[in-house]
Amino acid sequence: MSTFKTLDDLEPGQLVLVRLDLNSPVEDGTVQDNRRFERHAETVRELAERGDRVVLMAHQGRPGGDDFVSLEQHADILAEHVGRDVGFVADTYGEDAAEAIQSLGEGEILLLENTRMCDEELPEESPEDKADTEFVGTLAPLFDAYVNDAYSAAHRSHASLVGFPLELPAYAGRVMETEYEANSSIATREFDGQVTMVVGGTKATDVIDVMNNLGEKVDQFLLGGIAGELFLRAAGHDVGYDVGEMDLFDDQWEANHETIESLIEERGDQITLAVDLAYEDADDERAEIRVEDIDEKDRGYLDIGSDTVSEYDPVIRDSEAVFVKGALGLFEDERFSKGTVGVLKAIAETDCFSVVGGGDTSRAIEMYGMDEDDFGHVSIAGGAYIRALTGASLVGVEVLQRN
Ligand SMILES: Nc1ncnc2c1ncn2[C@@H]1O[C@H](COP(=O)(O)OP(=O)(O)OP(=O)(O)O)[C@@H](O)[C@H]1O
Ligand SMILES: O=C(O)[C@H](O)COP(=O)(O)O
Repeated sequence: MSTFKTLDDLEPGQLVLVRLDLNSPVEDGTVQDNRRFERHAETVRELAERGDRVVLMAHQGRPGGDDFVSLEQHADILAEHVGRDVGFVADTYGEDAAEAIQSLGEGEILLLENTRMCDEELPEESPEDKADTEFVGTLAPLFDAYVNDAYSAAHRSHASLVGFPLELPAYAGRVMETEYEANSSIATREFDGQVTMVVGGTKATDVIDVMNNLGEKVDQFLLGGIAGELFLRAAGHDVGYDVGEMDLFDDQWEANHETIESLIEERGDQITLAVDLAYEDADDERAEIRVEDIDEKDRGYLDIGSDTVSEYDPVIRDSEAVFVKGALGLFEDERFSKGTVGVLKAIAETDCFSVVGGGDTSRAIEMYGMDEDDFGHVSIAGGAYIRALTGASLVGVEVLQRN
């Protein structure tokens, strides 16, 4: 299905420039290991093992942010996953970088400094303008080929993602290949049986855009999270209001309620809403209430309830394909993890084709000890995943497809 060239098309033994997405949480200056390292390690190891000289580019944070740090720690974490040394040079495309690149031996790996430390990386411009920068113009001629493995950053028109593929023979890495195929599959594949989409999270517009784009492909949307509460409010229930310090509902309601109301009217048969919700009671315990019994707008809800999980469970088990976008509750707090974990466990226990995406939601899988192998595909993408589901273009992929 891929319309780009992959590593299978790339002759071994070359000097290859590879773009990864190692953008990671940083706590008190320490870069946190996460599944992006583990996934990209496979591409890097494959290239090194076949005798390529492998030069890696990646970004971390944005200028001004606390997580805008050097990639020195990333090199060490990646080396652990690859099982080989990963050298690091604190330079993006200057003389130090060129020297380190030229002294690489067969199978050796070098990580360049954070691409966003180069002024020409970030401004969103066309691929042609990006290819015309000094950054790309200086670095590209040193290499035989360019590999983009950074699917999760492919929605950004940044120099390291869209400039190089115009200047060098360009290929998709293994992560790019699997992410693209799995995340596009809901739009491109035909499934014989029921297709279910679990949608939650904090952003109503994500859910609206997914429904508008995939409404003809999906049989059932199972809702939860903040977005689910806004749909319940549109269906006439006293939930989905800002109470206390919450600041998640009213602005979203103002901007989206008409669209949500018409979606409920047009696609009511496809939309399943929670029948009960969970909240924190006076003793800080989880308590639950049926939606029809809620008659005051005075409480925040933090998860779907147990009855809702029981209703969603058989729908998932009867599905041929299940796609997940967004958490169904505040799963980071164990008391409110029941909805998200219940749904993920039902998916893991069936042999349906499944894709779980969204940076936060995928995190629930490891937090609650589930096995990633029980899912068809667990995406490491956030913004790029939602764009794939909503039919928006990914410029980094488009440029690869031109090759
Ligand atoms: N009822 C709720 N109250 C408060 N927070 C909630 C609720 N339901 C879901 N969340 C929070 O929503 C977050 C996930 O929302 P988001 O829409 O960002 O999903 P995602 O797609 O997994 O992540 P991202 O967009 O970062 O890739 C979770 O961290 C979860 O704690
Ligand atoms: O972490 C991500 O989702 C990607 O690396 C994109 O990062 P950005 O949102 O800072 O461009």
